[in-house]
Amino acid sequence: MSDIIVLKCGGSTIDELSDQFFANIRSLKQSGLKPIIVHGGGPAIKQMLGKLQIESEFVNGLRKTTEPVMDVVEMVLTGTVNNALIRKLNEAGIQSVGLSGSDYQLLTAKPKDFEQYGYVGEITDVNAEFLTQLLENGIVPVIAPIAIGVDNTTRYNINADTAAGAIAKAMSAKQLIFVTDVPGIMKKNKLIESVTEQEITKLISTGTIYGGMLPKVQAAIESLSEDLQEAMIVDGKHSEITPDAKLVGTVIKKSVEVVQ
Ligand SMILES: Nc1ncnc2c1ncn2[C@@H]1O[C@H](COP(=O)(O)OP(=O)(O)O)[C@@H](O)[C@H]1O
Ligand SMILES: CC(=O)N[C@@H](CCC(=O)OP(=O)(O)O)C(=O)O
Repeated sequence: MSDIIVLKCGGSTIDELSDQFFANIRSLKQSGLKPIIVHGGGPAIKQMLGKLQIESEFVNGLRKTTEPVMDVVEMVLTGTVNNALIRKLNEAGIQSVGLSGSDYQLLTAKPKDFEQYGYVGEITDVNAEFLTQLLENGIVPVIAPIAIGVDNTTRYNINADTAAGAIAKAMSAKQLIFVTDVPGIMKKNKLIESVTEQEITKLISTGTIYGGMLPKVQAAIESLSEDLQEAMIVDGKHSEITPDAKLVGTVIKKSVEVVQ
């Protein structure tokens, strides 16, 4: 089993992550784990689009991405958000490198459905070899969820949860943690501590899971494999992601198949 742990830091919580959060990443590294950070930045994108008076809308939880929206998404994610995270990691003494998924064909994508979503991509490939090289050199990759088309020119906007799930799968990670602004999946104000794919389908159909939680659970389910038996959703402000911590949040597991 690999020592790779993928942490997805949601834009909802990035600005509020404590110094302790970054110190904890250092202790993950010191314990021999190899963290990869994938970040979002939805609120920062929204703010910049507002300033520039560029319209955008969400379709099924994904930002419909026109060319001007793509310019802003790329600028905010690879510029503002990625650099801010790298500075925090550097301050905590963690060697890290900020990357756009379009660097070195880290994430390759094709259009999801151009008519419906514009430049929203569906990941077709992850450059696992390049990420492995970074990890082997003790470097923490910090990845903005932008992908490049096979034409090496077209940029795609990828939901950060989806990107984190695809990276965790391609790297055979042993842990995938979505760090967000809620304690996990909530139902009637109570935390659901553990959930299976089957139960998730139900929670979506009853409207308990909606909006920004949708890509998280979908990415979690798609990433589960022999290597990655479960994914976790935790609150960024109150979670201590340390090597031996028993995390509080929602664990997402594969449905157990009942043999008749
Ligand atoms: N059942 C649920 N439990 C908790 N949060 C939910 C649920 N369904 C939808 N959400 C929404 O999902 C949000 C988290 O997703 P999002 O805002 O995209 O965060 P991030 O930027 O961390 O990806 C929560 O703030 C909440 O509004
Ligand atoms: C296609 C799509 O929706 N892309 C997202 C990318 C950022 C993201 O996912 O940020 P959070 O993790 O903070 O939600 C967007 O444009 O907002």
